[in-house]
Amino acid sequence: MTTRTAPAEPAEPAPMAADAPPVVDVQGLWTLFGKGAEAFTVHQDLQLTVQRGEMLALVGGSGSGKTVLLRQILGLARPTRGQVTVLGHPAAQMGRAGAASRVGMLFQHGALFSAFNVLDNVAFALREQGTLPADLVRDAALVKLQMVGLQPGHASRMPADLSGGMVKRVALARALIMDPPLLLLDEPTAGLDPSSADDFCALLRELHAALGLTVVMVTHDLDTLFALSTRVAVLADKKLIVSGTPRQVAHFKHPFITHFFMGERGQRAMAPAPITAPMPAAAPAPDQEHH
Ligand SMILES: Nc1ncnc2c1ncn2[C@@H]1O[C@H](COP(=O)(O)OP(=O)(O)OP(=O)(O)O)[C@@H](O)[C@H]1O
Repeated sequence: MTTRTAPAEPAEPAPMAADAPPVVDVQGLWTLFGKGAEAFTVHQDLQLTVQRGEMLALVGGSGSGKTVLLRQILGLARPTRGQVTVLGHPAAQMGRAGAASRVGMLFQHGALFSAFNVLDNVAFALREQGTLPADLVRDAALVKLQMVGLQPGHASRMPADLSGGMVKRVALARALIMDPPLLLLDEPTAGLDPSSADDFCALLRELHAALGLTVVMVTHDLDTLFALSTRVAVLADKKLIVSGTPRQVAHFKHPFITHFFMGERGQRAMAPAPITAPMPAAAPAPDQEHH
C-alpha cells in the first residue's frame, strides 16, 4: 500500500490588523429541512468565525451539515435562521457575480463542464461577467493555468482526457479566475492517489501563501487535514463543538473525535516525521532484534 509522505507543518495565517473583521462570520445559524413529521434540524444555533489568512478544516460525521454550511457561505443555500456574512456582506445576497469575485469554490469532483475545453472552463465566470475583451479573458485564464502548474498546451484539452490530478488543478484555476480572497474546498484530495494528493496539498499551500488566501475546507482525509489546516472546527450534535489546532482538537473528548483521530490513520497522520538518517551498517535488521 502506498502511503502519503509526512506533511510539513501548515503555513501560519497571515498577520491581521487587530480590528480586522472576520472573512466569514456565522452567527446563530439554524438549518431545518423537511416539514411536519419529516422535519429535521441540521444546524442548531451554530457560530463560526474565520479570520483572514486561516486555513480552516471543517470536519464532522456524515450528514453533520458540512456541505450545507459551505453552500450557505457560498450563498447557494439560505439558512432557516441566523446570519452568514462573507467579507461584510450577507452571503445569500451576494448574487452570482458578487459571489464569484469574493468566493472561489472547488467542488469535490471538480465539476468541470464536460463539453468545454480546459481554457473555456477556467475562463467561464470571467467571460460570463462580460467586462473584458476575449483576448484578455484568454490571457487571464492562461495565467491561472500556469499558477496551478499546467502548461498552455493543456488549454485545448477536454475534461475527459485529463487525469484526476489535472481535473483538480483545472477546477482550482477556475475557482481562482476572479481573484477571490476566500477559497472553499470540498474534499480537495478525494479521488487522488497518495502522490497526487501530496502534490495538490503542496500547491494549495503555495497558493495560500502567495495569494494571501483565506481557505475553508471540508475533508475526511487526515493527511490533508494535517498538511493544510491552521485550525480545525468540528461539527457534531448540530453545532461547532470545538475548534483549535489539529493536535488540540484531537485530544478533545467526544465520540466522533475519538473515532476520527484515534484510529490507525489518525495515529499515522499525527506521528512525527520519520528520521531519515541512514542506519549504521552493523545494525540488525528490525525483524532480528527480538529473537
Ligand atoms: N436541500 C436539501 N433538502 C433536504 N435535506 C438536505 C438538503 N441538503 C442537505 N440535506 C440533508 O442535510 C444533512 C446534512 O447534509 P450535508 O451534505 O451537509 O452533510 P455532510 O456533513 O456534508 O455529510 P458527508 O460527510 O456525508 O458529505 C443530510 O441529512 C442531508 O441529507
